[in-house]
Amino acid sequence: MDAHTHIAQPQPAIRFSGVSKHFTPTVTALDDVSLTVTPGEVAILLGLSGSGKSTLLRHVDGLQLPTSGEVTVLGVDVGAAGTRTLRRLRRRVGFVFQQFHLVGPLTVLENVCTGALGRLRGPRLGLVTYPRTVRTQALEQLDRVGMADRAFQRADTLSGGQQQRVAVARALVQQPEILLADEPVASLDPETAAQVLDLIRRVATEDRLTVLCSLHQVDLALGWGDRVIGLRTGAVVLDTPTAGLRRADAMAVYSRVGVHLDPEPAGGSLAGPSAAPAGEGAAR
Ligand SMILES: Nc1ncnc2c1ncn2[C@@H]1O[C@H](COP(=O)(O)OP(=O)(O)OP(=O)(O)O)[C@@H](O)[C@H]1O
Repeated sequence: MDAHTHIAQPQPAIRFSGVSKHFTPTVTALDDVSLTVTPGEVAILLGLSGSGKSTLLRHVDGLQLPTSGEVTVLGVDVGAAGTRTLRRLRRRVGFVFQQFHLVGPLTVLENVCTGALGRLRGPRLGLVTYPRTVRTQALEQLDRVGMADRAFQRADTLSGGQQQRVAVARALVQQPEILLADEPVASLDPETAAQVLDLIRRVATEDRLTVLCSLHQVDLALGWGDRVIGLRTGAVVLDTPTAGLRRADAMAVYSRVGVHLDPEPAGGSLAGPSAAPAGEGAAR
């Protein structure tokens, strides 16, 4: 080790160390995943359906626990955390889903207020049961996402793009430090998808959020994130900054049988099986 290895690094927002998740003896959703996401970074998970993206995201807030290995989030060892610690951690981690998960019959504003439930005591039924400060915050966040004029409309009367904006506002009312997004634009048309991603990027920058987001659209990913993490059958096969990453190299993540890439891709390193020629253990 030389002196340079002792330069203090910021504590990672998210750290996976040798994390594997086996749902059954034959279903491996995560396969020895090691990665770190630094505070303020916008990292994208790419990979085929079933490659483990959702499972990885669920490990970040302890919705699922590793079979082996360690997940540390905001300094908390998720696997070793008790119920109260996990609950506290989850308040610091917002989640946005593909299907928005709004409560359809409730107003937009009440949906956004539910983002504060983690820090309030007891259940809330009806907008007026939320403290005024929460309602004010909810309106402010709706304003930020361009939905303030819909505050009193039923959530299930909104378009998909509008619902996702409201879901982002709900996550922001939680005042998270990390924002997880599981294919947040997969149900949206391309133009709306780009708008929603731009919105997430803007609020993430403004609030200095760490973002971990799974996407299926490579082109969106390349233009949007700081970094791409590619999964194949649960293993990390690509982990590189998006700057300079070639589309073909990102697309290789989707190869079912492994792709032989240039020895030194322009935009980062291909790890694991995808770096091997097809037929040399690349197919998994
Ligand atoms: N609760 C579960 N029980 C058993 N197997 C599961 C469970 N959750 C996920 N899996 C399996 O783990 C693997 C990874 O699934 P995961 O949902 O993480 O993939 P994904 O990349 O998010 O897929 P998609 O893009 O379709 O959402 C798949 O083989 C899936 O069938």
